[in-house]
Amino acid sequence: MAVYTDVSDDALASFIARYDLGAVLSFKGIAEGVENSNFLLVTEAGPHILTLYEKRVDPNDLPFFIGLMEHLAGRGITCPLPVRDRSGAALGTLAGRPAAIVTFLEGMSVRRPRVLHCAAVGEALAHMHAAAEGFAITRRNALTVDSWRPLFARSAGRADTVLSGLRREIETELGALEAQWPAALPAGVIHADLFPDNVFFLGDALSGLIDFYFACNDFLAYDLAVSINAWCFEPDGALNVTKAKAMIAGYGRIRPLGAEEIAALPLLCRGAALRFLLTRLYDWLNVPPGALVRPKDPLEYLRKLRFHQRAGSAAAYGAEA
Ligand SMILES: Nc1ncnc2c1ncn2[C@@H]1O[C@H](COP(=O)(O)OP(=O)(O)OP(=O)(O)O)[C@@H](O)[C@H]1O
Ligand SMILES: N[C@@H](CCO)C(=O)O
Repeated sequence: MAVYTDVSDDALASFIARYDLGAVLSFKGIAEGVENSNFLLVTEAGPHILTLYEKRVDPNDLPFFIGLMEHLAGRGITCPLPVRDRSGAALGTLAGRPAAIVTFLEGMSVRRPRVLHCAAVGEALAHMHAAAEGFAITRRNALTVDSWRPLFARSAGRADTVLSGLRREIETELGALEAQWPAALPAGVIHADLFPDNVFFLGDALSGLIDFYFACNDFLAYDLAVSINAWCFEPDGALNVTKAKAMIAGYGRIRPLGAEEIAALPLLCRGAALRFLLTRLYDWLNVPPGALVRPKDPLEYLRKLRFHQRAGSAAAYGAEA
């Protein structure tokens, strides 16, 4: 359970008093997620999500995230809508943390994605990219190629306690990606973390996207690479090419990919695998004392990285040039 910060009844009551949400009926920590502290807050106005922003969220970025959700919701993307208090503020402070209340989305995340889910996610990602056009604020990706080496430096000394030889393997990969990373590809606002736990379905229909707290400006095809990694590998570590093909085709139905984006996919998938390997490795080695959180397996992303290193061309993902 990701609850890093406890909220007392008194602190909650004075926070909620600023909103037109009525009395609190129930308040519970949510048993998913690893980044922020999330609570299901039920008031007389219905269910909402209360988020306290933790370690990786820079408070200066919060206006970007809040504004982006409002921009996307206003353009037909079903995503959480920040609730404003009576003074018009969407952000406050609770238990010493920046905090916001957002609308509750109906739906369930899928535990075992099937081909139809992958196709729907590809389409939704492209719709999100199109809807984000014109969003006035920008945010550079704090977790792209130039930040991977400093991020790794914080774990390197203990990397081999997780797997013998891991430090050397990551250092070699960092050098390769820094040398080859694309200089330019079509860019815009990306979600950057569209994993199965951040997509809701009602039955087989995609019903909403959540967790925009890594969103930033970067290559659009990099977002597709993040999602291929997150949705299209089987538990045994093999890429399911049918799923990858369906996701890439779903994306392309809404926003056709250029030849240079398709050619870059194996490299983008490699970079996306290293990015999640590095954050998971750091989290694995640095669980805050007392936090209710189960860190995610970094080595799952090492296996994905090794697949992409061998993949060769976009044809290995079922992408058509
Ligand atoms: N707007 C929402 N409507 C319904 N449920 C939500 C909403 N926001 C969050 N949740 C629930 O809270 C959980 C954690 O939220 P979220 O994914 O934003 O947390 P996180 O710590 O940032 O997670 P992650 O590890 O994916 O980065 C979700 O898996 C979902 O169950
Ligand atoms: N989606 C991330 C965790 C949240 O950033 C991961 O699976 O490593």
